[in-house]
Amino acid sequence: MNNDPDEGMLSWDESIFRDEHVFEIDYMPETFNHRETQLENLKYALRPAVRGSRPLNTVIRGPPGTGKTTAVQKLFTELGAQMGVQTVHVNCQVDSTRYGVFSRIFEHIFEYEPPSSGLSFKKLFSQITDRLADSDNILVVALDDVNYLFYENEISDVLYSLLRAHETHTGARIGVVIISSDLTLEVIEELDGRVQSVFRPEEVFFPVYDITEISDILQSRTRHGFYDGVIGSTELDQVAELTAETGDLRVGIDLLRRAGLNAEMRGSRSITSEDIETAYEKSRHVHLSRRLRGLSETERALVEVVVDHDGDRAGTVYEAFHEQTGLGYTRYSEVVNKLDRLGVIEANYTDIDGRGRTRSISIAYDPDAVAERL
Ligand SMILES: Nc1ncnc2c1ncn2[C@@H]1O[C@H](COP(=O)(O)OP(=O)(O)OP(=O)(O)O)[C@@H](O)[C@H]1O
Repeated sequence: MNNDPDEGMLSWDESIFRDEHVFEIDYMPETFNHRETQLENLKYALRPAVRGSRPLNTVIRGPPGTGKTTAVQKLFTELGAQMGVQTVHVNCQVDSTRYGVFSRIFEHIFEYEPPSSGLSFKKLFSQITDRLADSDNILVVALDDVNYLFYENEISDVLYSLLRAHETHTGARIGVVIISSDLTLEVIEELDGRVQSVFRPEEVFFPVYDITEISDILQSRTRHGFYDGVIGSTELDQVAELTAETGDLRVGIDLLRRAGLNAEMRGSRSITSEDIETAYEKSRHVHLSRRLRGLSETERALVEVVVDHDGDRAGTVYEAFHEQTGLGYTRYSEVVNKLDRLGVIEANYTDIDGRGRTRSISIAYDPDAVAERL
């Protein structure tokens, strides 16, 4: 960086970023503070694996962007380095069926993908369990964003297979960590009775960070990501306050990156309050973008229809959906329910004069922001 005070502008080959990757989604922070209790509790549950026993099954709950995935990935890296333990992290937004989850496990254990067709679930499952028994390894599976398995009605089958593996295949020892950011989801209550009887998990809760914790975490990111002096303490406070409004740390990290890009676009060496304000228009929607990214084509089609029919009655929305996709009412209801549970749309009962109660369907976010991201 050029520190000549008279030369306040960046030249074309200069950057204010020391390392832009620090602000990306998949970046693993080198310091992970303010989650000591949660890490201790998780270690307690996972420790038996190191001694050759099945770990305690665990449910991790907490709002989005509170460090759940990062905590599990940190511990899995340590645990996976131990002899006799294998760890697999499954993103259930991507793999939302039992076959998908077990394909991911297979891929990790065998280090190649299972054949894309012709392998029954039973065969896939026995290959995994045989390998575990032969190698005498313990498998720990994290089902991240597990709420998607609930929305697709797959969770009971997945857990049943994982938790009873040792009964059907002697020597196969598997522990499960499930992670949910949907606080309305009653994880245990929504499982089949047959699964409830074998699944008595430990619970670990991740609360939202308070403003001091947010500031501290973001400050550490800026030290790694920006050159010295790029962001002042007033501006950093502004970012922390905006982040605290949603409680999702991802908003703050995205905000820092976008504000930095705005400063660079102006050719400036430092971030101003305006850079942050402009960036916030986009960053406050990181959560929405993430939710929309995981939708299927049909689900996306329905969101598009609801954007055009925001607040209309369910019947009217169905007609438009049917016209666009050719799909029937049963499928429509399923998609409405899933999107409602995901928090993308709101399906509420309303009274229509003299005609009883009907559902009205509306977009849970600013419709323009949704339309822009579809
Ligand atoms: N204590 C922390 N220190 C440093 N970075 C953190 C901390 N907690 C979270 N982060 C960062 O915040 C972002 C979101 O964290 P993470 O993905 O772990 O949250 P999550 O609770 O799993 O979110 P979701 O439920 O939406 O999947 C990541 O970029 C992560 O690096």
